[in-house]
Amino acid sequence: MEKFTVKDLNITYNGKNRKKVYAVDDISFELKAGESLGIIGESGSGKSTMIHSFLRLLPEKTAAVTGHAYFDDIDLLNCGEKELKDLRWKEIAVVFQKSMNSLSQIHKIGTQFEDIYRVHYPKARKQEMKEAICNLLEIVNLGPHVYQMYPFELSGGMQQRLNIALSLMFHPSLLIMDEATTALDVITQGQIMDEISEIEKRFSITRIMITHDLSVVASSCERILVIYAGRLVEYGKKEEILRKPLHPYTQGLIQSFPSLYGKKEQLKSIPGTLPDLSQTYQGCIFAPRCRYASERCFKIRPQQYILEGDHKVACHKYGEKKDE
Ligand SMILES: Nc1ncnc2c1ncn2[C@@H]1O[C@H](COP(=O)(O)OP(=O)(O)OP(=O)(O)O)[C@@H](O)[C@H]1O
Repeated sequence: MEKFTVKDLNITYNGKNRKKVYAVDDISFELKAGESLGIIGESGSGKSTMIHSFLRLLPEKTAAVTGHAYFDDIDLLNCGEKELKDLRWKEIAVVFQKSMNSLSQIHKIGTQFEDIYRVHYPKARKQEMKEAICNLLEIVNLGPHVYQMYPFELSGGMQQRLNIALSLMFHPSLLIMDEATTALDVITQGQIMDEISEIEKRFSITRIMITHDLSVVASSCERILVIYAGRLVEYGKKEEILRKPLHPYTQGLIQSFPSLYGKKEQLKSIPGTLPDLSQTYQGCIFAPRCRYASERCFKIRPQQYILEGDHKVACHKYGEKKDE
């Protein structure tokens, strides 16, 4: 894959009482091969909905998806089932926070990994397979003895590491991680992310990850997408966003985490709560919580202003600067 392009993505759920929930509202961004993206935003802002849509994993009856997610020129949202099936796992791999039940409890781990390995390499020799699998186990900090074990003999965190290992088995072009390392201790998480970053460089893997841990984004992602109530508020290079966040929401989000750069400062939370996504809003959806909001912000939805490079921000403040 050379690039992954999300264009005009809109997702609504048909909630209870036939009320529509606007979970993802007009999101577009592009990633080149080998880039890594961290998606951040409060709980309920549409992060999981968005990335699940890329693999068409949303409930068909309740979720309505429009727009495009191009894996090169294949539109994952609109291509045929067969085309999507061919890409899953080998080209696009996904790990969820609770992927713990994906392995059978009654078969040895090594045997299950071998069976999966053979799906794409049917002629692989036993020794070659074992080496490749032990290598994978090592990447996620598990010793070769795990080969002979059953999943139920491992802790939850160790099982999650197996799932991460499985996702890397075929060196996918696109790796999607939804809170995949949240259940792990900080040291293991750090080691695994370091290894993943290494493999990504070697095989030019593009990674999209959701995490609530900004330090993981800071240490392992090149780009950041900030979403609020289903809308893109800011997108750009990690250094730009973490050192000089432009959108008041991004500023608030970063101030609510312990300092990553510079001097230690008191943590601040963002007053107010996420809006009701079953309502439609005329202006900027963040305006009711924004300390800089003016009358215009409540009336007109800000467009996404592109500043330096491809740094995007959806805030009237930056439109005014451009108009000056
Ligand atoms: N199956 C569903 N039916 C109706 N509404 C849903 C459904 N799944 C999610 N939603 C709504 O869509 C919105 C976005 O949810 P989503 O899980 O994508 O957010 P998130 O940012 O991933 O949250 P978290 O960080 O807590 O995982 C929320 O308002 C949620 O209530």
